[in-house]
Amino acid sequence: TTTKLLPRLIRQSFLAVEQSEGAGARVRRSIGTPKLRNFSPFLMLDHFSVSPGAGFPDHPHRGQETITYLLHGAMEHEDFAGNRGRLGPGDLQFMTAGRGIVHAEMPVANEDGSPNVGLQLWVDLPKHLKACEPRYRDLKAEEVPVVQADGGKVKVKVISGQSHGVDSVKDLAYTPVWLLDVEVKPGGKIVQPLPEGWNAFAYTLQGEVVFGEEGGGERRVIGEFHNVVFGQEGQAVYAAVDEAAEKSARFVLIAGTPLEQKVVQYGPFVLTSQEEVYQAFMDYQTHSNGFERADGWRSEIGK
Ligand SMILES: Nc1ccc(F)c(C(=O)c2c[nH]c3ncc(Cl)cc23)c1F
Ligand SMILES: [Fe+3]
Repeated sequence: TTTKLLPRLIRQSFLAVEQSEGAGARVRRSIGTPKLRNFSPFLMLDHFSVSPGAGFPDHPHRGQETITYLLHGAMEHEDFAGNRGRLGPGDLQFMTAGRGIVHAEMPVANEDGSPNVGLQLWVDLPKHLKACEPRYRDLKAEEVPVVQADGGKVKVKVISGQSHGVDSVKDLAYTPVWLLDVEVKPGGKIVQPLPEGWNAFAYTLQGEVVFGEEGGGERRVIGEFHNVVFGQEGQAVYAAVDEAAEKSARFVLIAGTPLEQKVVQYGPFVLTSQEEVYQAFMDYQTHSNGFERADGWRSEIGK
C-alpha cells in the first residue's frame, strides 16, 4: 500500500493581469504585484509576450537570479561582458546576476510573425551570495528529462527538481528551486511531492486544472493565466483534468526554499537593506563595484 501524501492546500489563486514592461513588451505579472509579495525566495514572475520592434533593451541586475523559459519562439541576450546567446523553444537560461550584470534581452523574428512567449522568474539570492560573480547556466530543451505517468495522460518536463523518480540536471541556480512543466490530458491526474516547508505555486498556461485532493479538502477549478499559491504545510500537490475537458491542461509547478532575510528591492536591484539598494544605484551610475564594464557599453541587439 502506498502511503497517501498529505495535500498542500490552496492559500490563494488569482488571474495574472497583462501590463506593459520594457520597450513595448507585454507581461502577465503574477508575482511581484500587490497580490503576491513576500513570497520568498520568489521576487517576480512574468509571462511575457514580445515581438520584434519591442524587447528588453540594456538594463542592469544585482542581487537576484533570473530564470528565463522560452515557451514559443526565440530570444537573444547579450551582456556587458561579451556573453551573447539565443534561447529557442523549450530552452532555459539561469542567470545569476550576483554583484552586477547589464544586458539586453531581445526577440527574434518568427516566420509566421507570432510573438515570442516565455516565463521569466526572479529568485532572491542568499545574502552571502549577493555580491558573487555573475554566472550563466544554459539548459537546452533536449537536456530536460521528460517523464510520462498515469498511463500517458501526464507528461512532466523535469526542468529542476524531481518528478516520478526522474531527476533534473543539477546545480542550475544557487537558490534551491524546483521547476516542473506539467501537461495533463483529459481524465489525467498527478500527485506531485514537493520539498516540505518550501514555498510553492502553480502558474497555469493552458486549459483548466482542478487543484486539490479528490475526496479530500477543498478543490478549485483554475483557468489559464492564473497563479495558485499553496500553503507551506503538506507533502504533495494534487491536480487533475476533467474527463470531459476539450483539451489538455498545462501548468508550471514551482517551489523554492524561503530565505530568512529582508527583501529591499528597487526595480532590478534586490538587496537586504535600503543602504545597499542606494549603493547599487550609485554603483550603476558610477560604473563601480561590479558595474565597471557598463562604462561606455551598449548592446548590439538592443539598439
Ligand atoms: N523595465 C525593466 C526593468 C528591469 C528589468 F529587468 C526588465 C526586464 O528585462 C524584464 C522584466 N520582465 C521581463 N520578462 C522577460 C524578460 Cl526576457 C525580461 C524582463 C525591465 F523590462
Ligand atoms: Fe534582464
